[in-house]
Amino acid sequence: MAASMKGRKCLVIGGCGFLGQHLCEALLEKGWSVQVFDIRSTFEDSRIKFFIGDLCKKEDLKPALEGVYCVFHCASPAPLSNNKTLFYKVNYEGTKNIIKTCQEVGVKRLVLTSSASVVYEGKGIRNGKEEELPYASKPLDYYTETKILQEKAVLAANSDDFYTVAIRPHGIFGPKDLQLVPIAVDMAKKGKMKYIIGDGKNVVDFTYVGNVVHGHILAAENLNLGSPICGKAYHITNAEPIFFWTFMTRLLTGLDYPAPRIHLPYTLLYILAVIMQFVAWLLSPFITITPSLTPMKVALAGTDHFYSSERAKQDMGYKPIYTLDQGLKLTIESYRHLGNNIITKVIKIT
Ligand SMILES: NC(=O)C1=CN([C@@H]2O[C@H](COP(=O)(O)OP(=O)(O)OC[C@H]3O[C@@H](n4cnc5c(N)ncnc54)[C@H](OP(=O)(O)O)[C@@H]3O)[C@@H](O)[C@H]2O)C=CC1
Ligand SMILES: CC(C)=CCC[C@@H](C)[C@H]1CC[C@H]2C3=C(CC[C@]12C)[C@@]1(C)CCC(=O)C[C@@H]1CC3
Repeated sequence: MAASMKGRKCLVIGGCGFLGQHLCEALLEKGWSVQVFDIRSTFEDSRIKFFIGDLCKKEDLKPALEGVYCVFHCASPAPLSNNKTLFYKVNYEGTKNIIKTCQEVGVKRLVLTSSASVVYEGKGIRNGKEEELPYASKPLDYYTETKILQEKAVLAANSDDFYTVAIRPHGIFGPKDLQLVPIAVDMAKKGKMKYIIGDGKNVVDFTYVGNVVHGHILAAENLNLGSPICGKAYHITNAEPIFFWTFMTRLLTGLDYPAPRIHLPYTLLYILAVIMQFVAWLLSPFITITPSLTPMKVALAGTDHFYSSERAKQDMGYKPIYTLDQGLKLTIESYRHLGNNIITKVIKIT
């Protein structure tokens, strides 16, 4: 049974990031008392108490956790970077540090932002259900590898005295994101978004950030002793799977960039991406090369990956509160400054 959270103190770890900022805003609207812990400071808000520090350091975390009712852990290094050491340190060791410090300080609730990619290894997933999908046995990158370790650690820590849950969003988009739209726009500017990987008919989930936030708040409200959500993972999506390339086309054309049109064979691109990754690894002692197409990106752009959020509906009454259309409209409006529009460019120059 969901409890009223008015005045309850929560800590958003990673609260200065994309999802974190949206989560803070929604928690404040719901009457929570909000604290943020992050390694960087990106905004100011007099209603929020900020703690700047590294989640891997107990001495940094401890003061922020005092008297907290629920912790939201949505910090991570950027998913598309390939820094193995950093991913292990922050996502795995750092998360174990959060669990341990919560337990020491007496915090009873931990909501982890995991990822649906923990079950994805490049092969198609259609309407994937949590109970049917094992963790990826061959994760495509270190991000996924460490998100798996992180989620396992958090769910295993669930007990009668410490309640944990993992939210698995997929393809989050929305205002303030520094990843999906900015990367797609950057690729479009370089002429790399003319191409469609595969036949263009692969269906995926893109999830508006407001729905991901809603899933997190429901999880916190339902995270109590004996609740069915304790120790479990939940897919949170828009429940409106869409062709990957239709979604990209809507974003790009919404910002006045041309739609991708030229089809390239999936397998060829995948092999090229594997070769590029290998060459980058071979040369890494001498020079840092960051290939723009990685096996993970090619797989995400060319295969099906959409998930059922039925379990979240059953156990915590989740249903999306924004449609894909609403999410796209809000997102495109917020990225006008990145648009290809001639009027925007003239305004920028003058
Ligand atoms: N974006 C997506 O499509 C999806 C994201 N997720 C998950 O959602 C969560 C939030 O993602 P998103 O908001 O996009 O990511 P962001 O990078 O925008 O936010 C993460 C925040 O955590 C901070 N951080 C990183 N390392 C540390 C550290 N050692 N100590 C304290 N803070 C740290 C980051 O700082 P800095 O930027 O300086 O590193 C950043 O402010 C992540 O766990 C991600 O794995 C899951 C599914 C999809
Ligand atoms: C190849 C191509 C056309 C790329 C442009 C868009 C990409 C930058 C995004 C499309 C799907 C996105 C995605 C993620 C990052 C950005 C994209 C690759 C994640 C890997 C972010 C972290 C996760 O947990 C899973 C996401 C899946 C979708």
